[in-house]
Amino acid sequence: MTSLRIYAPATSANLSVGFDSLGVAISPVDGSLLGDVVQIESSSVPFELENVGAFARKLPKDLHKNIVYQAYVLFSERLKLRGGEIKHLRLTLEKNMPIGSGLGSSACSIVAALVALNQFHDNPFTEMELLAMMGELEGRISGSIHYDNVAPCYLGGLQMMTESQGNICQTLPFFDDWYWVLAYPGIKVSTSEARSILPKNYSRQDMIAQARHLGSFVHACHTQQAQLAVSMMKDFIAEPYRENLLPNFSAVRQGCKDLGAMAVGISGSGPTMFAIAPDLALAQKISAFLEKEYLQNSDGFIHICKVDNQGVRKIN
Ligand SMILES: Nc1ncnc2c1ncn2[C@@H]1O[C@H](COP(=O)(O)OP(=O)(O)O)[C@@H](O)[C@H]1O
Ligand SMILES: N[C@@H](CCOP(=O)(O)O)C(=O)O
Repeated sequence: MTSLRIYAPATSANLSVGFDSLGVAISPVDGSLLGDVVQIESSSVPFELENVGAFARKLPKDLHKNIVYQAYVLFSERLKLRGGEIKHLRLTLEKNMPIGSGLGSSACSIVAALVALNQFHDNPFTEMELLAMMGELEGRISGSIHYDNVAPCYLGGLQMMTESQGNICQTLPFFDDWYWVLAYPGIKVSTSEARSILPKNYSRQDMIAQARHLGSFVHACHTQQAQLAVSMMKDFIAEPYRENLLPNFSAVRQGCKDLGAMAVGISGSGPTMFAIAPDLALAQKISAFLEKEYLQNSDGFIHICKVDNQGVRKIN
């Protein structure tokens, strides 16, 4: 094998109603790529890693702290355990995703790296074995294992974390025609910090409301009731405690709703916001509003996206 380039798409976790349980892969409708790329090729030395791309400057200076390096170490250890041998290789990480954005930036790097390593070694690990490693690496970064970014990034579509019957997740039927307006304001919110501020316990009332909303949302996906699905996208677990981490969130959310957004919420742990629109014209209107009201600096951006049903893939 000469060289291989693997693209891993951005993801939006939680969808308000499914904290740590739901995540969707997304791609811009203009055909651009929103995600990290890892290139792998043979090398004369055991291991090399180079970081390039718009957000490479934001990666940890210490190479050993780069999650791509940690993915290489974990993959090598697991391969050795089953009698395989790691090849001499060179990795190039194209870090296109802002870090601490709520768009599954670390998941993009983890998924692209592990899929590249697996393919480079003729696929010694199964899909679920690889996904378990992805969750383990994500857990090191965010403080606890959660699969709601790595699973959709890897497998595409809307994934429900079932963690049962030998499956970490299963694909849910979704609404492929929804437009997702994703606005990243350009500031960082650390996932581990945004997790650490959440309550340890919730009231019975919140638990009942959460169960009703998540159950009804999944039912709406299976029966393709879009209105029911969006009306169930309410967050009892994280948004009430995290919204203060986001600039002017509640006023901006209301502004999106006033324009006609079907649902508005925090993407992952933020600070990216998502707003769902039924058509492109409304998505563009919401995008213009968010550009004016939500972006904080020149690192910020807005993408109009749709669900990405492919997930990680080889590109040229
Ligand atoms: N390749 C990588 N991509 C993203 N983050 C990385 C990478 N390697 C190490 N990190 C570190 O992992 C943490 C990721 O932060 P986090 O808030 O979880 O980001 P995100 O939610 O965007 O994945 C940061 O401390 C970052 O420095
Ligand atoms: N369920 C997690 C998702 C974190 O997503 P990220 O894109 O912010 O890493 C959480 O809400 O903590």
